[in-house]
Amino acid sequence: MPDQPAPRLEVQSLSRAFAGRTVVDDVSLSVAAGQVTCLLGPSGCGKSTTLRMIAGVERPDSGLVRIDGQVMFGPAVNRPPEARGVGLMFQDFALFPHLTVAANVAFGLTGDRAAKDRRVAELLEKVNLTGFGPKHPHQLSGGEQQRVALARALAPRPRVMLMDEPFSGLDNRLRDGIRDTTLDILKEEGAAVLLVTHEPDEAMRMADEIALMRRGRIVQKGAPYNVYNAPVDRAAAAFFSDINVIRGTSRGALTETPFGAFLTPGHADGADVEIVIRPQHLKIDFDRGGRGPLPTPQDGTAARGIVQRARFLGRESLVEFRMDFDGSKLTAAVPGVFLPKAGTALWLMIRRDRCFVFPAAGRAPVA
Ligand SMILES: Nc1ncnc2c1ncn2[C@@H]1O[C@H](COP(=O)(O)OP(=O)(O)OP(=O)(O)O)[C@@H](O)[C@H]1O
Repeated sequence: MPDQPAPRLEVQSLSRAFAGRTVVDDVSLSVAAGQVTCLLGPSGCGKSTTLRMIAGVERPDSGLVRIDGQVMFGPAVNRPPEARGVGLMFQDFALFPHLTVAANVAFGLTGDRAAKDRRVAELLEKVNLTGFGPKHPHQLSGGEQQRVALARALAPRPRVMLMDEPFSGLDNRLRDGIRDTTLDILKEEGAAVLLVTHEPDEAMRMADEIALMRRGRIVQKGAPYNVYNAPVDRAAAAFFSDINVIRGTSRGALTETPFGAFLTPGHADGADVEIVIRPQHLKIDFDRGGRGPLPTPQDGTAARGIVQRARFLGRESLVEFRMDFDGSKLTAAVPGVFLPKAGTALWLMIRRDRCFVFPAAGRAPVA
């Protein structure tokens, strides 16, 4: 095994309470140089407070912050923000309005004039704003201002970049392009990046690692693929997409449902379980004179549903069903155009390799 590089940013057991209410609870994470970690969670879960403590603008009640092995916050240590070597970029990235673009980018730079000019020119080229140096912020579009803010934050070559919802002020149409450009630049510059967002799509697009946060705690950490495909609980699954839930009772490590039996090892006899499936993993088949497809080991038994509504969303179609077996609603997402009429009978199957089983009692709160 090759040696893992030492993490550039290390956070251990960081906690903070406001007026007796814990808002960040024992948060630990580490980010290597050149890696992007997204702190993802619903509004109010403590993401910004975590970031602010790492930046040094909010004092933790306890915990440890290290950058390149140096303690920034810990017992008897609390280095000021400017001594931490971190770059900051917030939603409200406010450029200095009276300074030119070049002066904004040069703001945090020290050293001789020629070196500063070189670094400013290099960054403006990276953010695709060569020639914009003499302009003032009000002459720039929102997207251009955002790129200047990125150049300004990166100019002093911070070891760690802390970004709090940096794209949320931007027009939807611009956002994806700017996210991709930003990611390319962050990777080139090689800082360890911790990016706060409440948008799963943004985290999936940007992150090497996602740290999913809920009520002050990190509930799951992993590569986007793993967090999406192996959620720790129902709420973690539901944070990334709509979900369908089928309920049942585990007996002898099996749970019988109208979709056939599911393996539910590890659940006690008589324990209620929830089988969770994302809409894109429901399989749809046609009605064959009142019968559905034959059962298979991969997909179990088909159950009949009646189409309530079908909508085309661009990349996929969303079809809502009312199930014959108990009148419950299930939603399937089908790639491309699939718009059966309301009232059509179709058969649904559940891919056994794509569903998640959770204890029913483990239903976690949303935030
Ligand atoms: N200075 C403060 N004084 C009192 N309460 C605070 C303070 N700062 C944050 N909080 C509270 O701590 C909780 C976590 O806030 P925080 O901003 O860290 O959440 P967040 O996950 O970043 O949410 P959002 O995405 O909405 O900014 C919130 O309930 C907030 O009201």
